[in-house]
Amino acid sequence: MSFDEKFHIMKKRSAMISRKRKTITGRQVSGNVPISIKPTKSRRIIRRFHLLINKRRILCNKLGISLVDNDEDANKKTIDDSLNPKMKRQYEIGTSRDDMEPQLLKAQSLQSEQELVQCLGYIMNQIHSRGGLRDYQLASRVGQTNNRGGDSSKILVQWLQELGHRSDGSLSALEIGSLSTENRISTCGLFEPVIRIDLESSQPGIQKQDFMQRPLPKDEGEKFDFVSCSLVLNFVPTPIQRGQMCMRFEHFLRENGYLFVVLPLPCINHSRYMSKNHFTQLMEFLGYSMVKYHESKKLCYMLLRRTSSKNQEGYDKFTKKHKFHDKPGFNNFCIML
Ligand SMILES: C[S@@+](CC[C@H](N)C(=O)[O-])C[C@H]1O[C@@H](n2cnc3c(N)ncnc32)[C@H](O)[C@@H]1O
Repeated sequence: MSFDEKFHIMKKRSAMISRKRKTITGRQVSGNVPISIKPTKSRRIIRRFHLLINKRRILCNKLGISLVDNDEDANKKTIDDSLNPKMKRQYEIGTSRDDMEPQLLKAQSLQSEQELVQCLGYIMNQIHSRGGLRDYQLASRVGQTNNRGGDSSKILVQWLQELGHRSDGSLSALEIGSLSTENRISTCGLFEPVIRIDLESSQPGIQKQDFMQRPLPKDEGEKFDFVSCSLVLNFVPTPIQRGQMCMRFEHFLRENGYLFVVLPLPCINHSRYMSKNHFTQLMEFLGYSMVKYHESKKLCYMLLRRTSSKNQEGYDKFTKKHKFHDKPGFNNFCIML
């Protein structure tokens, strides 16, 4: 299948998600019925969104426009403010075009200001008007449904109980990428308080906050006994940004505090640049030991503990991409420090 055919199928599928839903009798389905997207479809939407913002970063670097992570409103404004009237005309042409996938894919080799700005306009239109951002946010949210076995905190509670922790609310918790105040982290009784943050706040009790912008704790009292990062690292677009997130955890964790990481299994066992061993070593380098590890059919669960010592050997191993496997169908998930 050609790229164009694939792209059009993807666009059709993405339109299917956003279409207003009706019952079989034609009645409009009310807005609060949870929408279900198949995991494969949501992965495709997420990959597309990451591609758009990565290519946009390349174009903006070439144009000298500096963007921030995870704030689309701010980035839209920065881009609007950075373009002179001539560039704006080219940008508008880009926003009205539908046929710029080839230019998007070779963004790194575009040279002229006209090409760069048109392609930027095309990308911004894909993100903001063609549903890229909306579908991305939707795809991010549908992961945590019970019928997908989605509440990844179930196994965590079992593990902490095995490690001798009682349901006496003695552990403070920070949940990054929180979609629910009703999951096991919030209801098991082990954690009090539970501070929940997410890029988008979906309900009261979840603060809208980018973890990467969360002010650092001023003292031990502001740190947590437990940080949850379940299915979040794979949402972070670049290997370097994932590495930055991994490096940031320690500022929020007390010594001996726990870090709970969940990743889609293919990030660990189907990536050219990642493996269980490599992730364990990377986290050891950052001062964690792997306490518990479990793979289900689709996910990989890890409970790590912050230790007082760091294994500071082999920094190079984590600052460059190393190919561990190269089999057909493998993905490029990677974390770099
Ligand atoms: C698939 S959801 C994870 C849901 C839930 N934790 C689970 O395990 O099912 C990923 C969430 O991570 C959030 N996220 C990604 N990067 C983030 C960041 N830097 N700070 C806070 N939340 C972030 C996204 O907004 C998204 O809602």
